[in-house]
Amino acid sequence: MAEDWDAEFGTEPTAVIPSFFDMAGLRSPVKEGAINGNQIFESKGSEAANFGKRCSNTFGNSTGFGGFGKQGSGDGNGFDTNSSYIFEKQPVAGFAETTTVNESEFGSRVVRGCGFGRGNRGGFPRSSPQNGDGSGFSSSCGRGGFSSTSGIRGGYRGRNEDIFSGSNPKLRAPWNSTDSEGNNKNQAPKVTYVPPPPPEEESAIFAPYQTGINFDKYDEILVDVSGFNVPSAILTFAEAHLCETLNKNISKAGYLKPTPVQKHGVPIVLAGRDLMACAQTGSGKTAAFLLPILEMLMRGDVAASQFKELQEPEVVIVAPTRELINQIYLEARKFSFGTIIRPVVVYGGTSTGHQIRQVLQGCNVLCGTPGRLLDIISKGKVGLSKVQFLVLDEADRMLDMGFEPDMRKLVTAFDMPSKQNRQTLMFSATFPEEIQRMAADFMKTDYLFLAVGQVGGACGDVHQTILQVDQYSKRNKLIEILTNIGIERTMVFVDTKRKADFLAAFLCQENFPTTSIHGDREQREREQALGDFRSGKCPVLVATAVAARGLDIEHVQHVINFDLPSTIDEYVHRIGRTGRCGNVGKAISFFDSNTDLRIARTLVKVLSDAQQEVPTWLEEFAFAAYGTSYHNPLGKVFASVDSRKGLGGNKDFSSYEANLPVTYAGKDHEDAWE
Ligand SMILES: Nc1ncnc2c1ncn2[C@@H]1O[C@H](COP(=O)(O)OP(=O)(O)OP(=O)(O)O)[C@@H](O)[C@H]1O
Repeated sequence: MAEDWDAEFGTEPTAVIPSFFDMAGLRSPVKEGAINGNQIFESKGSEAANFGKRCSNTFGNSTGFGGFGKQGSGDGNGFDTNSSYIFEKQPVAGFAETTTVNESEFGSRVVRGCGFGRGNRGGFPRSSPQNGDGSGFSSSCGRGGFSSTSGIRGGYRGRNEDIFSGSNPKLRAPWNSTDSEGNNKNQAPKVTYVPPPPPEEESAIFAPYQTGINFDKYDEILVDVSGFNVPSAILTFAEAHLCETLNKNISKAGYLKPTPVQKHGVPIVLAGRDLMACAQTGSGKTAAFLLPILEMLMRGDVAASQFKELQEPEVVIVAPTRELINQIYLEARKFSFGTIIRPVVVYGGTSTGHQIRQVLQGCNVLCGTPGRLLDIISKGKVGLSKVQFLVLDEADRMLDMGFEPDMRKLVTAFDMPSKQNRQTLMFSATFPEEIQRMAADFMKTDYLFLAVGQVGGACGDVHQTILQVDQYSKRNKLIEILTNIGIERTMVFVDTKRKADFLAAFLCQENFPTTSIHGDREQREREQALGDFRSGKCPVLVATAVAARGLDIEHVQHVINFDLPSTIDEYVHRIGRTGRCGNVGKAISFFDSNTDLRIARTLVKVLSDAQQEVPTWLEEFAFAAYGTSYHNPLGKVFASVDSRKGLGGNKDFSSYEANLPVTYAGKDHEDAWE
C-alpha cells in the first residue's frame, strides 16, 4: 500500500526529548515522574538499593520499567521492584523473545538504582516507528516485558539501520509481508519526524574545522596509486582548475591546501576514472570526491534544479548510517553554495513524505542511506537514467553482507546507467581484499586504486593504549579515566544497544553529563544526542557501532572502547573519531581476555604499524592465539594493498608510489597479513 505522505506531512513534529543529562536531573535533582521521553530515572532510595542488590547490572523489567507499570500517569519511579528483570533477546531480524538476564550480562555489580526507560507513555507502547524504510522499530515499550510488541529491531547483527529495505529477503522486516489479497499484514506505523532544516547562515554552513598541528605531516604519508595511466597529482587546489565558486567555497571552508587523498583523488575523478580510494580516518575523503564531482557538474550541462514530479539526479551518494549521510549532504551543500546544484538527503527514521517533497523541489546530488533511497526510487519519484556519478562512502561496509544486496539492486533493478556509462567512486579507511574484489564488479576494469598510508591502518595521530580490564572492572576503570579526562569530549563504544543505554544512565548518575546514540533510539533522539555531544552540553557520548564510521565531530579528544569490537576494521574506524584533520587524539581500549582474544593478533599488528606501544601481555595473547589467522571473524582478509597486485593478478599491473620508502606497499607488508 502506498504511503500517504501528503497526510503524513501535516503531522506535528514530535517534541524534543531532553538529553540524558537533563533527564538525570543533574541540574535539578529529581526524578520521580520524569518519564516523558526516554531517558534515565532515579529510583527511590530503597528501590535503588534493592535494584542494586538484586539486579546488578541489568535494567528493564517485565512490567514496569521507567514507569510503565504506573500506566497512564507518567509518574513511574524507574523500576518496579517487584518485577523480575527480563530483557528481550533480539535476533537479527525482529521477533523478540524474552529472556531472563544473567548478572554477567553487563559485567559489574552495583547500579545505584539508576534506571532507564524508553518512552513509556500512558502505559502503552508508543509504537513509534523507527525507520520509514522499515529498518527497525523502536523499543518503545521498554526493554522489559511486552517484548512481543516491542520487538523488531533494525540492524545488521543488531548494529546498523537501513537494512530492511526489501531487497534482502533474509533481513526483510516482517511488516513488509502481504497477505493473499495483497494487503500489508503488518503495516509499519508512519514516521513523522521532520528533522530541523539545515542552517542557512553562511557562517554556520562554512564553520571551519580546526586543522591540527599534524596537518602538514599528511605530506609525509606514503601514497600508492595503482592501475594504468594514472593522472598526476595536484599539489594545490589551484592546480585542479576548479571553477571560481568552488574555489571560493574551498577557502571559505578554511581549506588552505589539499590532503593527500585530495591531491591524488581529485585529478583522478576529474580525468573521468573510476576510483577505489583508501585513506586514513579524518583525512578528507569527503571533499576528495565532492569537489571534483561538483566541478564536473559545473563543467557539464547540469540543469538548474526545479520542481518536477520525477527527479533525475546526476549524482547518487550512499553511506551506511543516517548521521553520516546527513553529514555528507551538509558538506555537499557547503561546497555547492552559490551554484545551481542542489543536493538533497534522504534517510530512514524521518518522514518519507517530507523527504520526497525535498527531492521534488529539485535534486542534482541525491545523498541517501540505502533503505530510504531504494524506497523513494521504487515510489517512482526518482529516476536514475541521468546518473553520472555513483559514490559509495564507507564502501567496504556498503558492500559487506548487510548492504551488498541493496547496492546490487541500486545498480541493476532500476535505470541506473551501466558501469561503462557512469563513474563509480568508492571510499573508505579500510578495504578488505575480498570486498575489493566484490567492489570491482561495480567498476570499470581500469579503475584506479589509491592507498594513502596503509590500507586499513590506524590514523597515526591517535595515541592508542590497550588496558587489560575484565568485564567486572570496566565501569570502575571508565569512571577513573573520565575523572582524569574532565570535560574533554569523549566517545565510549560498547557492543550492544542496551549496554549503551545502561552505561549512559550510569554515567549520568555518576555526574558525567552523558548521552547515547544507537540504532534503537528514535531518529529525533539520535540527532539530539549528537547535537548535545557536538555542542559540549554532554561531553560524553556512549555509542554502538552506528557511530563508528565517518562521523566528523570537532574536539573529540578521546575514544574509549569499553568493549572492543570483533573486527579490526571496526576498531580502526572507531578510534578514527578522534585525531582528525591533523589533530591529535587518544584512544583507550579495554581488553578482556575472556572475550577479545580473537582480535589480539590484528590489534598487535595495527598498533605496531602505527608505531604505538604494544603491551607484552597483549603480544603473549596474540602469540597464544597463533593459529588464528589475520582473517577477521567474517572471513575477510585484512588487505594491505590493491587486491589486483597479489594472487597472480595482472602481471603488467603498474603502480606508482609517491614519497615512498621501498618497504611500503610491497610484498612484505602484504605477506604479514596472510
Ligand atoms: N584540505 C583540507 N583542509 C582543511 N580541512 C580539511 C581538508 N579536507 C578535509 N578537511 C576537514 O577534515 C575533516 C575530516 O574530513 P572527512 O570527514 O572528509 O574525513 P574522512 O577521511 O572522510 O574520515 P572518515 O574515514 O572518518 O570518514 C572535516 O571536518 C573536513 O572538513
